[in-house]
Amino acid sequence: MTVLLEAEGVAVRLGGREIVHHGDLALRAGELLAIVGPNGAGKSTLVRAAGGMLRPSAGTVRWGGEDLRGLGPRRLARLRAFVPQRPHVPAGVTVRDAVTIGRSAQLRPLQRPTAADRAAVDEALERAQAAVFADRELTTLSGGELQRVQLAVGLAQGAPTLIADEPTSALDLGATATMARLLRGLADDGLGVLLVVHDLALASAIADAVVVVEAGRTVATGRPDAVLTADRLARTWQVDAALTADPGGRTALHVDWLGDRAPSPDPDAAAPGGPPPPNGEGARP
Ligand SMILES: Nc1ncnc2c1ncn2[C@@H]1O[C@H](COP(=O)(O)OP(=O)(O)OP(=O)(O)O)[C@@H](O)[C@H]1O
Repeated sequence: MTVLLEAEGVAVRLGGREIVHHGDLALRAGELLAIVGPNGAGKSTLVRAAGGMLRPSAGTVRWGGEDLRGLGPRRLARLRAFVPQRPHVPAGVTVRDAVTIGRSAQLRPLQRPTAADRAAVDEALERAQAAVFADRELTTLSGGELQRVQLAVGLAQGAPTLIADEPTSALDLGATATMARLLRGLADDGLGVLLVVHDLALASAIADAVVVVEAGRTVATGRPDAVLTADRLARTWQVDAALTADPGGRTALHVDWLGDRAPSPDPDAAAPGGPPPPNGEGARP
């Protein structure tokens, strides 16, 4: 499979401190790669650096084998679409306008959209289930509606890679399932899909591989069932939990929500004589 994106040893500094210390990832055509990890671990920062929105302070990012530093904004816009976690929502812009602007990556400067471009905008609106809001202004949409529109903007761009930062965070269950099918379908159609996501059951159901980011480092990569073990959930998220999958493809995350069996992040802070953590992770000698 064609390698679309490779990031090696990426570090990113923001606000005077290093946020990402070491990020490695590779994305191939036809692959859905999920980036998972706790709040503040550096997932968004890593994918923004990989997508060329932030400049790494160390390491390399290559798109189609070419160093990111040699790619101008127009080339980059044709290589990848980015669906941000917190989009800028300008006043007075309709959904169709926004998606048409997304399409402009495929146009030469000052070129007017053709009938094919307008068809691509319509198709993106349909696929993201945003056509029903096409004539509404962005500022009038709910959070979930806006997420679907953002995906439509990304799809209209027509790039072979889609990077989406938590595209389901504001969606209800049905809309999440629709988004999951859409993202998986895009990968099955040959796109590379890089997804930042907190829902581990969803990630394990749709991703070919997951990358775990913890405290600014990519600490594990591989098939979801091989990586998202109870041991990993305890170590990285400090919970006693297990992911299960049934033969029909339904996945579930079983969490001991109220238990106190998760390992303490600070072994010295653990209650003396408290129950042991799962799998012995973090146990004191
Ligand atoms: N511009 C910035 N200046 C300073 N610190 C920043 C900046 N952007 C992000 N950070 C910090 O970097 C850390 C990583 O942020 P990032 O958004 O990459 O994490 P994340 O893993 O995507 O988190 P979440 O799951 O909560 O969205 C956080 O502690 C955040 O506060």
